[in-house]
Amino acid sequence: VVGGDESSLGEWPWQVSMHLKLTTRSEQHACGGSIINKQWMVTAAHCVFHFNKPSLWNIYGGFVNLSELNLTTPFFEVEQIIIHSLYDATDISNDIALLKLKRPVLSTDNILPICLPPKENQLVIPDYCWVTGWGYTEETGNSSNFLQKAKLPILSTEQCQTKYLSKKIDNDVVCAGYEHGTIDACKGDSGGPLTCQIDKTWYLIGITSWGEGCARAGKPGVYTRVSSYIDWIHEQINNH
Ligand SMILES: COC(=O)c1cc(NC(=O)c2cccc(O)c2C)c2cc(C(=N)N)ccc2c1
Repeated sequence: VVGGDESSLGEWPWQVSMHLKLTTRSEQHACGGSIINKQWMVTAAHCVFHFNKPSLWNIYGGFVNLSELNLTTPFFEVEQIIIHSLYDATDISNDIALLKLKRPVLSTDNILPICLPPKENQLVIPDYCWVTGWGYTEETGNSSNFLQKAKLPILSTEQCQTKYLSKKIDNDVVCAGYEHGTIDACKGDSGGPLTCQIDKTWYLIGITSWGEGCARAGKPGVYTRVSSYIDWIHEQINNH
């Protein structure tokens, strides 16, 4: 996250860090994700598309400081990776994937699930929501050790389309960002949550997907609109 602030423990208890195992003894944060129930988490398809073997991933939750993780820190293993069958890397459409964890999350793990929104646009999305992650803090920077948070204004689909004239911006994505840029998600935040508090309940409204650079003026962040995939999510969870 560019232009964000440090989060405190327990502020975003659904946020997980997805570590990719590069060799038998080295791994690194690659993407964010959100826990949606005891055994399932949601992330971006582009995070796992080229790394779709479950044994490649270690999932860490219930912490904010990446540098406190070490080889004795407990993690969740991945049982199954389900990438949306209509994910298209060329226009980054349907950028959503589900990961089934090998063991259920226990309340002692300091992890709590985020609520899924109802399908289609039944909820009134507030003017501002929050993006969180350990991604780059500058476009040409590197990941943050501390979980970052940033409050961002939500754009309408029409407004967002005017910012990306050469791209297809439809109702399966939601855009967020200031006209002047400055604050935005970035590489490494991918797969993480865009969450909104509606009537005292936090909902997973978006999944960090892409944007032209990071925090550039007139180039808002683009997020997978979770409410467009509720039937798909329930179908996968009930059938796997
Ligand atoms: C794997 O995820 C991404 O590649 C990747 C690349 C991006 N955009 C880039 O153009 C970029 C940013 C930093 C370094 C870089 O090389 C690029 C191409 C992203 C931009 C945003 C956002 N602005 N909300 C969010 C996630 C991004 C994930």
